[in-house]
Amino acid sequence: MLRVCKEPASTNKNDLVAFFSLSILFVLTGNALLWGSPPFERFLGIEESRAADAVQATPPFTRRVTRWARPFLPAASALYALVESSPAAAAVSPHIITMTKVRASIELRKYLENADLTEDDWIGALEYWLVDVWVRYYLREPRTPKFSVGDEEEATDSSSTSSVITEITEVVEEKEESKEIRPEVGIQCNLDAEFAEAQQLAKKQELAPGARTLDDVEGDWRTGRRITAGESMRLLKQGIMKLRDLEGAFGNDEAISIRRTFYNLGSGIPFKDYDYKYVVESCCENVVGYIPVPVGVVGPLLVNHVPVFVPMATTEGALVASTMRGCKAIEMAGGVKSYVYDNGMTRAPVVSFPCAGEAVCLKRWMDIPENYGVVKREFESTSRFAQLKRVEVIVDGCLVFLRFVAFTGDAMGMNMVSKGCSASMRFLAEEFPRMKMLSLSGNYCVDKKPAAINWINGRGQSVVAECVFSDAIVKKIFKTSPKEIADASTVKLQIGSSRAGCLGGSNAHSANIVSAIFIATGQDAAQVVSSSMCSTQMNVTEEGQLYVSVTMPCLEIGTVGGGTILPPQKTCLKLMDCAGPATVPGEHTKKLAEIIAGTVLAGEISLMAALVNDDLVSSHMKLNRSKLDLYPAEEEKTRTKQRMLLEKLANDIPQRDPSEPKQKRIERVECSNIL
Ligand SMILES: CC(C)(COP(=O)([O-])OP(=O)([O-])OC[C@H]1O[C@@H](n2cnc3c(N)ncnc32)[C@H](O)[C@@H]1OP(=O)([O-])[O-])[C@@H](O)C(=O)NCCC(=O)NCCSC(=O)C[C@@](C)(O)CC(=O)[O-]
Ligand SMILES: NC(=O)C1=CN([C@@H]2O[C@H](COP(=O)(O)OP(=O)(O)OC[C@H]3O[C@@H](n4cnc5c(N)ncnc54)[C@H](OP(=O)(O)O)[C@@H]3O)[C@@H](O)[C@H]2O)C=CC1
Repeated sequence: MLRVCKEPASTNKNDLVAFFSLSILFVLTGNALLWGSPPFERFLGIEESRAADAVQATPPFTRRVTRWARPFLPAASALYALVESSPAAAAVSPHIITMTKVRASIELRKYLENADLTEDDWIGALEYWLVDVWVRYYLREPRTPKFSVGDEEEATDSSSTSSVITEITEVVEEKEESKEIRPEVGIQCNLDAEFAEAQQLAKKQELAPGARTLDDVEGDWRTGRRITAGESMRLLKQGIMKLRDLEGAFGNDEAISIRRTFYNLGSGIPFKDYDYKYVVESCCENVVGYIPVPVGVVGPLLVNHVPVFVPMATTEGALVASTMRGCKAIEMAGGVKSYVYDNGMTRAPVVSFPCAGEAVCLKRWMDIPENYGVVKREFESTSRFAQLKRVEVIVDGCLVFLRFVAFTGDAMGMNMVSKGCSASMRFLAEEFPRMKMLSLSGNYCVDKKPAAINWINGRGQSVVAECVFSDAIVKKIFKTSPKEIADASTVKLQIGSSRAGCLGGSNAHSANIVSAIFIATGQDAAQVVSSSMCSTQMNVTEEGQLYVSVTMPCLEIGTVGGGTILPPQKTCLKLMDCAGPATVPGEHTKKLAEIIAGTVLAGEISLMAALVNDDLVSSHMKLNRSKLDLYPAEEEKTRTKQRMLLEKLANDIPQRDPSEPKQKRIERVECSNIL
């Protein structure tokens, strides 16, 4: 029987502990505000016999939660009474119970577990404690995720921010001022033709009589006054200024020009017509220009009934042609079907404990859903998009590896997951004071190294694509038969790869297609290691057709963040209609994964056909070896070197003096003669 108590119905410690477990439960289910909400209050004031009606009267989600809540109702009733009879607790406890700071809720539970409820003033102590928690958690500034990483609590200190802003404003004003009184005479090497001239000028400025002293120049630079490019060169050469300070002093374009002069780069690496604002503090440091890589396009590739054109940046001739051939065959076959069947980016910190027993404790602690929920909450507080899916915990001696697996929306997610992990680990460090954090990445993630765990469990987007080619298509486009391709595939992709001990490599050249699309679309190129893991199957169907599938469990890709923000790379993503964030987070990345898998299938079938037909070398000699006379001077040098070496060898052979008597010929003596 339930009833509202004016006196605590129960001061039983266990009941209270149970009640606060309930509050944790509410927080975890996102329904923390239930406290104080009509259905909950109704529960406190009704008889059990009417509870069922009240449950029915509430909306479905609340109903679910309140059903869970039923076993805890006596304890809730007790707390209600306590709150009523204690004004301080009444003021504070709703905040505690409705708090989004679940950590405080956990603290409350801990407090109650350790509290001595036999003491007279235990309610007073609890009140005092509640106020303290309220001050620490409720009044704390909420964390707001920002676009970039590394923006932790310091950034919320408004006083220090405003003083920085004031300083910056002053510097800018000073810069403007100094511009007026001292016209800029720095080197200007924005145009290749002016490069040599700019260097000369820089030299002159460095050595000019009456040039300002280094101390003066340094002083101006350090106080944010304008210095010339020539002066910056002097500071750089003396090691006073660092190359990375250039952007701050000059702006992006001029900084790059100065750096190019410093490295004496000449005009070999292009740098013009590029918007460096997307690069700075995002994609590269110490920038001197960019490396152009040719981009080809294949398609239309019919993926899930939608024709797409796929950009591929590569320097391997014949690759685009080959993939194009595959796309053509796929189109004739009615298209490739491609499905993302799982996703989750991973990061696995490693921690140590004084002994294995404590390591096991952490694993057991993580296995408790409530605890996992708090860790998840901490993780997700760092991003608007990251959703922790699970933490896989393994113990190794006194070490624990925690593999966090998270949905990361349209981002590839490595920064995001690392940031979330970092927050969760900070929380765990408070829970386990004897735990020592060894490394945020314990290599159990596994990023950028070939690893069976990725191959088996997947990482990033896990995708499978398939297509069936009729005998006629195989004959027309690939000039061979389904059986020949299937047989070759068994021998090469299965037996050959297995004998070689390939990890994730039962494919022909998935890495070729993956890397070309990665470079074109601004993915992290080093992640080709796992992303190209692919199981390719080619079998003859009962109808004599060729069934081809590619399964790629670890496509580590994104359409926001990283290099995808650079305008050319973004254009490539736009070509496939999956640039930037999708309306439903994650949909663009999913689409890109499906397209990549389809393109890999096109490349796989075409290369297998070329191998069956023994076309590989001929096609590569035609499309993959330059016909230009590329190294004439080098070849001449090599020939001269060889000639000189031969002459030297010839000279070193001792010449016989014709006047010397001929040496007596040594007779060969057979062994048998001696014996
Ligand atoms: C080169 C082909 C395609 C010729 O193959 P083909 O059958 O003589 O070509 P085709 O002239 O009959 O044309 C068929 C279709 O191919 C495409 N195509 C054909 N040529 C071009 C071109 N120039 N530019 C663009 N597309 C081209 C195009 O779609 C064309 O249709 P069409 O446009 O005429 O209606 C073929 O010989 C081939 O695929 N060779 C294999 C090349 C290859 O796959 N290289 C990948 C690199 S190999 C490697 O790095 C990995 C490796 C091999 O070491 C891995 C391992 O161990 O296996
Ligand atoms: N740190 C590391 O250990 C490693 C980093 N990298 C590098 O990490 C970079 C990629 O990290 P990643 O986390 O993908 O990218 P970012 O660091 O650029 O983070 C993605 C940003 O996009 C925001 N965002 C906006 N819309 C969406 C959306 N629809 N879905 C997802 N996010 C959205 C996120 O918001 P919000 O802030 O709310 O999350 C976040 O700020 C690459 O440069 C890569 O080379 C690679 C390997 C390891």
